[in-house]
Amino acid sequence: MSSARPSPATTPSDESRSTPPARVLVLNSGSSSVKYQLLDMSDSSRLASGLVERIGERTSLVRHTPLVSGGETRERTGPVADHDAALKAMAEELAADGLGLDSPELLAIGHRVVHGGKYFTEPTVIDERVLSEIERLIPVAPLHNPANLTGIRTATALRPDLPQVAVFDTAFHTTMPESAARYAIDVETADAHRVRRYGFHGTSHAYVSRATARLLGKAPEEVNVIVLHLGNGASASAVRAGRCVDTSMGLTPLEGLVMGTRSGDMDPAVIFHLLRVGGMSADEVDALLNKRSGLVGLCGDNDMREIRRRISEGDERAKLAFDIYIHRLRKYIGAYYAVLGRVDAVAFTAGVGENSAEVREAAVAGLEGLGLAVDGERNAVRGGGARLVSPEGARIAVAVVPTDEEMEIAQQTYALVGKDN
Ligand SMILES: Nc1ncnc2c1ncn2[C@@H]1O[C@H](COP(=O)(O)OP(=O)(O)O)[C@@H](O)[C@H]1O
Ligand SMILES: CC(=O)OP(=O)(O)O
Ligand SMILES: [Mg+2]
Repeated sequence: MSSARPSPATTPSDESRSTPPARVLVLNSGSSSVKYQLLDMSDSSRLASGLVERIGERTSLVRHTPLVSGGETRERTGPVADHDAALKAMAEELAADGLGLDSPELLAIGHRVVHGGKYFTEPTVIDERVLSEIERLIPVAPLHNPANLTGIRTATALRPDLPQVAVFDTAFHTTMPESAARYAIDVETADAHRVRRYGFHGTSHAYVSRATARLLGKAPEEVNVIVLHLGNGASASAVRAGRCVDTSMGLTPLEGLVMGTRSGDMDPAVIFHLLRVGGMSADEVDALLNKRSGLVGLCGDNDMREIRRRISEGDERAKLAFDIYIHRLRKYIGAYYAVLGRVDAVAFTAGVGENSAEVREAAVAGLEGLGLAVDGERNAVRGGGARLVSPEGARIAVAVVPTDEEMEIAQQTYALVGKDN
């Protein structure tokens, strides 16, 4: 976990206020979407949340939910040209609820930044130096860092007086030992190009591993947890006593599990083969492995709901895609079992992990000998908070633990720039 550092220089200092500002706006800017939440950190309550999807298309969607005074979700579709326009749409929605960005209650804006390299181990107040470092890392996070940068620049233009804080996906994984973080390639070459395994989704792995310990009634230091973050991007981590000791993503978010559109692990020689024999360019192979592989490459769909629907209709390609996805997932569960030695819990999280009972069941099927099983009835329960799905008295807890990257980012931002710190 990244620890907080006070930053008096960037703390707003309106001495006439009786209560210090405590609202944090959290932005998770993706390549074609922006997700946001406004939180009040004086009591960790959520004031509003929303998203702008399909930015740059004619059918962009703005969905906003006020979470105070019983407001209802508002949705509209229509062109949102770019991230600048997306953040302006967000600002208008917030203003309509009396939560405008001009509010003196707003303390800071927290940004999810996917790649922080080895350098950023903690949440960091963004300045020119931080911006240029995030920019320098674009080649190793081409789908993510450019969008994160755009979000930061646009938010800074909207409120130049506020501290903008970066919370890095890579930070939680900086505790990995060298044996897990290094690739077995020539050390000088690797170091010259900073080629190593960084890991991603760290904010989620940190939050979920702690929430899993809480579910078990233990402190994070007392438990070893395998976290399976299965969203569109997917990654596994082995967390020993609250610290990450291995994770499935590497130099970039391409390594590891089968994902919505990314291949995950494969023989690196596939790339040389496609370059030399397939006549593809490096950029074409990059796009193939990041955007046209994984579930979408295998069966044409990356939405697990659609894949399950097709399987129920007897679709063989969808079934094979599901089987490949599950096979890889089971390999990682087994691997991290061995890495940890003792496992107290396996936690499923993110869109697929939280919602797909079929994926959870298939992931541990036949592993009773390892102490892993799901209870059919418990596993079928939909919704709700963190919960156990393993049978009563199971040796290893199998749990569904909803992730909350936004709350984690808000907490880390508040810890860094909050008045009381
Ligand atoms: N009810 C559901 N059953 C199975 N999968 C679901 C369900 N709801 C959402 N998902 C899956 O969750 C994925 C998105 O997960 P999410 O964590 O929101 O991803 P990301 O944050 O990477 O965009 C979708 O691709 C979809 O396959
Ligand atoms: C790092 C990563 O894969 O993020 P996402 O799941 O948001 O694409
Ligand atoms: Mg996600």
